Amino acid sequence: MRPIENAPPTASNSHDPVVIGLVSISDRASTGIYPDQGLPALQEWLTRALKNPVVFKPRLIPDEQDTISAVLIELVREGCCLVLTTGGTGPALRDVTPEATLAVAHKVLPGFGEQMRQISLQFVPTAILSRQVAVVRDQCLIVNLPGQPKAIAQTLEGLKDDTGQQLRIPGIFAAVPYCIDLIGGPYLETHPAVCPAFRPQSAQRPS
Ligand SMILES: Nc1ncnc2c1ncn2[C@@H]1O[C@H](COP(=O)(O)OP(=O)(O)OP(=O)(O)O)[C@@H](O)[C@H]1O
Ligand SMILES: Nc1nc2c(c(=O)[nH]1)N[C@H]1C(S)=C(S)[C@@H](COP(=O)(O)O)O[C@H]1N2
Repeated sequence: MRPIENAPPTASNSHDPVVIGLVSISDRASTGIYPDQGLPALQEWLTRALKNPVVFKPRLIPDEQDTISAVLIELVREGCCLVLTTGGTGPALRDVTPEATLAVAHKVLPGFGEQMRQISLQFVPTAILSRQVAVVRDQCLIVNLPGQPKAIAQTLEGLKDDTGQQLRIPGIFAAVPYCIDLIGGPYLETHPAVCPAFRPQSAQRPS
């Protein structure tokens, strides 16, 4: 998958441009045993959720700790304010995404993993096996998501009823724009029907 500039016709100059890294970590998808569904699912959800024009930097790599850390460092150097990974967060011997992420962390944000597990437990009891972490490196937020492609939207968006109404637990993405404000990144704006962004009043830009 090549980097794709996503500037939908509705995105105006008033929205900050953003660069987002997408990392799909899968032994089998990276060697062609099955087609990768992680990168398309990440890109599709972010395109639906964000009003900003986005340049995506996609990477498909195997479950190798040093490779994962090196790719994360490279994406931060290339100016990403956000990097989302998918895959390799379980307890299997080859699952090392959290270790690779923590190895490049300047700060750890435990709330993201806690909330992801709360959300995922509403879908599958095995969510207790997930070890996702979120960290800050320089001016970039890095968040691990589960490997199941359908779990990407579930964790980012949270629980909704059949009419699309948000239920008890908001998705983790609700906290991402304000986190990126706090680390000095661009001002992310979301479509509220997909995922409202939570910011204190004092941090909100006049529309
Ligand atoms: N990139 C992907 N594309 C499509 N399906 C995936 C992908 N990653 C994971 N899955 C699916 O989600 C399941 C759980 O993901 P997990 O990250 O634990 O993968 P895995 O079992 O370690 O295998 P692999 O690393 O070879 O994808 C996988 O068994 C597979 O069915
Ligand atoms: N929303 C959601 N979260 C989920 C799952 C899922 O199917 N849906 N699978 C769980 C399972 S079975 C595992 S082992 C962990 C880690 O998955 P990973 O190794 O694919 O990252 O995520 C969990 N989180």
